[in-house]
Amino acid sequence: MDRIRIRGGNELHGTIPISGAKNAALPLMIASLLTDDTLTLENVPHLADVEQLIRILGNHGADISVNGRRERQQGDSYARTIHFTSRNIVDTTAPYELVSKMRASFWVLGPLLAREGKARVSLPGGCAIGTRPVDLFIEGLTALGAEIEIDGGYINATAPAGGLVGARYVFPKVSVGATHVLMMAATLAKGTTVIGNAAREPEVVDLANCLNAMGAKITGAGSSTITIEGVTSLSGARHRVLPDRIETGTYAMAVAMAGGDVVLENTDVALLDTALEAIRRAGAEITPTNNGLRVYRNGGGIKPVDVVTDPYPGFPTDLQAQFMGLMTRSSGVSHITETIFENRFMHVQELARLGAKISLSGQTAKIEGVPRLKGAPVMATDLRASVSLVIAGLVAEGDTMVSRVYHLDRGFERLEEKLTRCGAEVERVSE
Ligand SMILES: CC(=O)N[C@H]1[C@@H](OP(=O)(O)OP(=O)(O)OC[C@H]2O[C@@H](n3ccc(=O)[nH]c3=O)[C@H](O)[C@@H]2O)O[C@H](CO)[C@@H](O)[C@@H]1O
Ligand SMILES: C=C(OP(=O)(O)O)C(=O)O
Repeated sequence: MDRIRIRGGNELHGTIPISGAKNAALPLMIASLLTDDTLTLENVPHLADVEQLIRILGNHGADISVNGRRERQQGDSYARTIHFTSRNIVDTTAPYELVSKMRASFWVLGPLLAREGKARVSLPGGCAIGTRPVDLFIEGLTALGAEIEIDGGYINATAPAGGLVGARYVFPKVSVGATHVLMMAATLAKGTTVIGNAAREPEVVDLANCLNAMGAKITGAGSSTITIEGVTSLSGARHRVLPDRIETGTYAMAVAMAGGDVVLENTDVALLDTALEAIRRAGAEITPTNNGLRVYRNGGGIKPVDVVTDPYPGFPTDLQAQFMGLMTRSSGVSHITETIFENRFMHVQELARLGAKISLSGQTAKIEGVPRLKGAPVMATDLRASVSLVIAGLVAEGDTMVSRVYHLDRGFERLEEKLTRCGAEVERVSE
């Protein structure tokens, strides 16, 4: 199993190209099941989760082809263009062996049900950051007329004889995945669907834009109320996956931690206002550029900053672990409260191995900044936790060896290459 070794102590200087967003690419790929035409996605990141979803879509009958190498454009160096064509859905079952590896694969439920009138999808797996139930998906699809039962670890869903029917449904709690699924399902329902208390994440907007390019009639994405007028069929389209705001925030925090001056290319400050503001308050300077941002921290130390995670536009839970990594070296005491997932603190004990002083009380972590961290063997416990250890490792004295980096490979494309090019000593050790 691969591990990543980081030798701490170097500042970061250079340019890092930001990839397409994993959390946009996955629902966009799934949306291709809604049409028998070809959906072409540009800027698809090369990640384990994308490869896994390719296998899942293939199992439903999708033909998938990847463009060969092209001339590199600035900021585009790793992006891929992938074509998805689901002429016929040959299988409406998404089996446990495929779905248990990744939460988002469960979302095929929406398109399969809308297009084929039935779906049998295994209950999902994914990062162990909380219980992550699926009640909101069931309630939302039931509101559109679906009959749903859980049997042997699978959701069996059936649409009424004439197909799903538009309805008004207000989520009792904000859910990104359930918003994606209900929005996709409603595109092919009869009549109008109004989703209340919808997730406002940029990835929801990206999916709505792509669905509209395919012929859907969606308004209001990005606000709490999304209206979808059902259409009888969707066509193909060409769509560019939006930049990864979590990757952007992660590297901005890495620079804030290590010091230095780095341009993050092919991204957009508007995607992560709240997180960038927290990084600024911690002492880094951030300025927008033509196609991204410049982040630098010279001389001054890291200041303690309190954050509370919240649905968009709040501070993202997917940057909570990284921010905690940064706060381990602050000059005072900071508090980080996690409100989205009840078990997203597994990085605390691993950061402690490096010398961090963190105590937990309910959903709040108290971080007492320390003047030095020292390298140690640590274990990645989930995707974002693993990269928080890399951030800490960048300033830890000596070697930090991160094991179980398959978590990292789910969501960070060529992390070691991107950091090494900026002067960090990060290498993958394969055994
Ligand atoms: C692939 C992807 O895009 N993953 C992101 C997505 O996950 P995901 O879509 O799974 O997260 P949700 O927004 O659904 O989860 C938010 C909260 O709602 C709860 N919930 C969700 C569904 C449900 O039926 N019942 C229920 O109670 C969850 O347990 C959690 O406490 O949004 C999360 C919150 O921004 C991010 O951390 C994940 O990176
Ligand atoms: C939690 C994440 O992913 P997933 O929802 O696929 O587990 C994440 O991207 O941080």
